[in-house]
Amino acid sequence: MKIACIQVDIQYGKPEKNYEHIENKIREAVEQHHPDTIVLPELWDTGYDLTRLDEISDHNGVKAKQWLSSLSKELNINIVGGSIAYREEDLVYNTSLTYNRNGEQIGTYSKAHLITLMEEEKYISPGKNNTLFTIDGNLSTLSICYDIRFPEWIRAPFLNGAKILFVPAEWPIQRQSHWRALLIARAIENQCYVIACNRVGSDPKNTFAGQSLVIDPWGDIIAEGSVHDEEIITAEIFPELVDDVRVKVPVFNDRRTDLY
Ligand SMILES: NC(=O)CCC(=O)C(=O)O
Repeated sequence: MKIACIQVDIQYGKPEKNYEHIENKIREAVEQHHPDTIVLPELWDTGYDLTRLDEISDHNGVKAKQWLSSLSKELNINIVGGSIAYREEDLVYNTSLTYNRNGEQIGTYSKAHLITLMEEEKYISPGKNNTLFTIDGNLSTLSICYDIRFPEWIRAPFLNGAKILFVPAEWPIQRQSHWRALLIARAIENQCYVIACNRVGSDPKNTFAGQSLVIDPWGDIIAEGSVHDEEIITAEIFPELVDDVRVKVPVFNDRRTDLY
C-alpha cells in the first residue's frame, strides 16, 4: 500500500481556504505519486481557532463528509481524513473521518485525550471509544496527536489485531523531540506501522513541527517530512512485515495477562 501524508500549513479559522488548499494538494499527490491512501493532519479545516468554533465548526460533519466521499470516489483512493471540528448539537469534537475508494465512510474517531496545555478541553468534548477499520484489507486504528502520550489507550486496538496506527497531528515545535520518540515507541511496542501526519507553519500561539513520519514495525523511520515546509511524504508499506516482526520478537505472546 502506497501512503501519502499531506503535510501542509493551515489557515487559522478559515475552513474555505483550507478546503481549497488541501484539495489542490491531494490532487497533486495523486497525479505525482499515485498513492493508495492519503493522510491529512489534525483540525485541518479550522486549525486551533478554538474560541470561534461556534461559528466555524462543521455541523454533523456534513461538509467534510460530502467532500471526503466525493474526492475519494473520484480519485479512487482511501482518505484518512485527519480531523475536523465536528459539531454535534451543542458539543464540538475533534473528529477523524476515514473514507475508502468507493466513497464510503469506514472509520470515525473523536480525540479522547484533550490537551489542557493548549486549552482544548475548554472548547472541545472528548471522545470515548477507540476505533478499528480496514483499509485495503489491513486492520488499522487511529489516534489524534496528544493521544500518543497514552500508550494504554493505544494498546487496546492492537490487542484486537490492528497492524497500522494513523496519527493526524498539530504538534508544536517546542516538543518536537517527544513527537519522534513517542511515535517510534508506539511502533516498537505495538509492532505496527505508524503513519503520522503533522502540520507546518504557525498560528497565534504556536509554531508547528512538521516532520510527518512513516515508521515500520521494527521502529525504523522509512519516510520523514521536513520541519518547516509543506510537503507530500510518501512511503510504500508492507503489512505482512508486521507478522514477521511479531514472530521474531513475540511480545504479544509473552504478555503477563495474569498480572495486568
Ligand atoms: N494538538 C495536540 O494534541 C498537541 C499535542 C502536544 O503538543 C503534546 O502532546 O505535547
